[in-house]
Amino acid sequence: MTFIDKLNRAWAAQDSLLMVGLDPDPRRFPKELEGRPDAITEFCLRIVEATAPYVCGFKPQIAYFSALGAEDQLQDICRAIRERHPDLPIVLDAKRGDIGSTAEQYAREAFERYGADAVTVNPYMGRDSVQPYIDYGERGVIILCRTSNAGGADLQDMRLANGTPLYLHVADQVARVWNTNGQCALVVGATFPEEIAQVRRRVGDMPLLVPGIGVQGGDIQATVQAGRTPEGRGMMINSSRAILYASAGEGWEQAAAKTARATRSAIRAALQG
Ligand SMILES: O=c1ccn([C@@H]2O[C@H](COP(=O)(O)O)[C@@H](O)[C@H]2O)c(=O)[nH]1
Repeated sequence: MTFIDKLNRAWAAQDSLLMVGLDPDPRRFPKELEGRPDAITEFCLRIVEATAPYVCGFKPQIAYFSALGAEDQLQDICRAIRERHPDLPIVLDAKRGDIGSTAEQYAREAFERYGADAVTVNPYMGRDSVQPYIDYGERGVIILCRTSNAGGADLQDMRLANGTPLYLHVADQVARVWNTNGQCALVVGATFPEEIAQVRRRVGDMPLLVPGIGVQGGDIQATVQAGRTPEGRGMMINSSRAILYASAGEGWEQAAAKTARATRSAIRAALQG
């Protein structure tokens, strides 16, 4: 099944546009996991089990694993998600970008080593740097467009000679030229709802990965209004730290579940509004 089919099914079956990000920081783990060699795997999988009823997928952030030399734990986590929740897509947030021969290795890492359904990719090096991911056909390729950080404006808001901002040129290129297999999506931050609306106008019902609610302060109502498709879908709205670290005390899994459920409800309410 393609990434896009899996995502469409997850949106419908889970009635959720919420994606939970897996950004494990052992300094913030509950005391009961202290000193355990498998703490990262245990933390992430308990978060997965607690939040799975409320989400359309999971987004592990590779930096949190590789910084700690915990790639094997990431592999185990991805394998466990595929086994226990085969209908929930895994988006590996890696934001790689390199020449084609190196990009081939990054694509193998994402899709073969970790078995991700989709991966985030940096478009700065152009189409040939993205092609190795596109060549996987059924897997998703999620391209940075207007990122959630303020500094994204430094380059992404720059105007081309015809007045189009660079991020919209990226959206146009992906929608009209790069998306030959129909497997592309775009990253647009929840912290910039006007930009989400601009992108949505240009890319039809292409899925958007939307980080930036929760700790980064993006407004759920504005985000949903700007990015929803007419069917009330079209977005993977990511929240990581606000859910992972809802509590570090006893009941931390329940606190994560409660925050995930409340976030899904807020997204649903925004879809009605
Ligand atoms: O523009 C972007 C692209 C990716 N991210 C990633 O999403 C999560 C956000 O975490 P929160 O704790 O919910 O703020 C994190 O993994 C980022 O690397 C992003 O924030 N903005």
